[in-house]
This record gives sequence, structure tokens and C-alpha cells, in this order.
Amino acid sequence: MSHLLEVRNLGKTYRSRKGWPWTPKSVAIEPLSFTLEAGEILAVMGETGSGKSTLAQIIGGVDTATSGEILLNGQKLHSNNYPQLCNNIRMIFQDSENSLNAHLNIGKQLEEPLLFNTQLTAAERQERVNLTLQRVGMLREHWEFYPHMLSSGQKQRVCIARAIILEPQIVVADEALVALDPSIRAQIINLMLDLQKDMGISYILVTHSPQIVKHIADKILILYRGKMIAFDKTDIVLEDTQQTYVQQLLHEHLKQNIQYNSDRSAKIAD
Ligand SMILES: Nc1ncnc2c1ncn2[C@@H]1O[C@H](COP(=O)(O)OP(=O)(O)OP(=O)(O)O)[C@@H](O)[C@H]1O
Repeated sequence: MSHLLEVRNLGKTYRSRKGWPWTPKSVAIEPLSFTLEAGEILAVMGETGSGKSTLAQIIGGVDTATSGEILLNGQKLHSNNYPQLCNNIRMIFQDSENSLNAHLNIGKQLEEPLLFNTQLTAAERQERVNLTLQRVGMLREHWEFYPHMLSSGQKQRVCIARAIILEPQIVVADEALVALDPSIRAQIINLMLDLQKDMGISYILVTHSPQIVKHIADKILILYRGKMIAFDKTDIVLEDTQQTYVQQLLHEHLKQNIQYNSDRSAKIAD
């Protein structure tokens, strides 16, 4: 049986000057391969500049790879096939404040992906927007709100609503939780776990937070200077004491934090 997502030899290089073929290439990601199964959470970790965002953006269809391919349920993903991408993989960006359109009300912002990617009627779109607002813990009254009228936690909920409104199989979140207060972050993580359970969504989470990884990730992928140096089940990566860099990365923030909770249904406390 095919994997939900299969990444094969995906690589990315940049030229320092676009259009100047003789300028040297810099490697953002060396060819790497991994798989993701339905309902899984994969955490992507690594220090600044290691290629996490590049990888997230290629999978999310925002950037293109220089080599390799991505398969979804065994079907090759084409970076210019927007309906295929948008209906299956959606992204949540780091900066929820700026990723929302300040001039459009929340209802219209949520309706946009439906307008471009579905044949739903106006009444069906309205129903889907109301259902999605409800799914992320907001009210149908929020349809009329503009982003400046919402708290940062509510804006993040809207970003999640926008990501799930097409009922994708995979949501890629690039440091989506980093700017939030710890208590709001816990609520948003719990919301994401609820959505995973209710809608069967798989997540690829780019994060610097070993606490989040330990608590919710099924698998960890670790990048070091563009190279994948670890990819395995969370407990295997956590227990691999041979990998000194991995251990440093994972454990440096953990001493004062939560114990690994193998009960994935337990919620992160506020
Ligand atoms: N548009 C671009 N042009 C040239 N080089 C780029 C471009 N985008 C990223 N890079 C380079 O690719 C490498 C990986 O960058 P990337 O942003 O993916 O790292 P990251 O791990 O997400 O870092 P951070 O944690 O700071 O977000 C870096 O060396 C970066 O300078």
C-alpha cells in the first residue's frame, strides 16, 4: 500500500544571482527521502538556516524543488497543479498577524479557498465557513470581524480554519506556534490534536520546541546544514545517544520542562 506522503530525493539549491548560470550554487537541502502516514505528526527540527522552511515550503507547494519528487497516496504531486495541491496539502505560516488580509473580513478570507478550489454554491460555502469557524472554536459571528478585532490566539485559529477549510489530508505548519504566549500555544496545540482526531489530518510541524516534539510528534526529522541527519519514530530519535548533535538539539530546552508523556491523548496543560 502506498504512503500518504512519500518524499523521494528532494533537493533544493539556490543560485546567488538568479539568471547568472555561472554564479555558484548554494545548497539549501541535500537530496533527502522520507514518508508520512495518514494521521501522523512529523516534527521537522534543526538550527537556524538548516533548511526547515525550505522543506516545508516545497511540500506546501509555495516553493519548488530542484531535484526529486513528492508522491501523495502514490500519485506524483505537480507543483503547478494547484487544485491537486490545495485540496490535499495546506500551509500555516509563522506570522499569523501578517498572513491574514487586513482589509477582508474573516468570512470572506475563509471563503476564498472555496471559491478558487471547489464548485460549492454560495449557500454551501457559507455553511462550510460556519462549520469551520465552529471547528476551530470560533463563532459564526466572527464572519463579520476583521483581523484587527481579534486576539493573536483567535487570529491563529483563523489561520488554522483557512488551512483546514478544504479538508486537506496534510497541514504543514512552519513555526506557526512560535509567536504565541505559552497558554495560547497550549490551546492551539490541543485544537490541532482535536482536528487530527476529528478530521484525520496529518501534520508536518516545523518547530524549535523539543517540548512540543516530545509531546505530540510521532516522528522526527532533523536537518543539519541542509542534510537530513535523523528521521525516525520520536522515541527512537530521542533515545539515540550516538547522535550527539541530535541529543543536544532535543535536550537543551528540556531539563526544566515536561516529562515525555507516552499517552498521546493527554492534553498539554495551559
Ligand atoms: N530565496 C533564497 N535565496 C537564496 N538562499 C536561500 C533562500 N531561502 C533560503 N535560502 C538559504 O537556504 C538555507 C536554508 O534556509 P531555511 O530558511 O530553509 O532555513 P531554516 O532552517 O528554516 O531557518 P530558520 O529556522 O531561521 O527559519 C539557508 O542557508 C538560507 O540562507
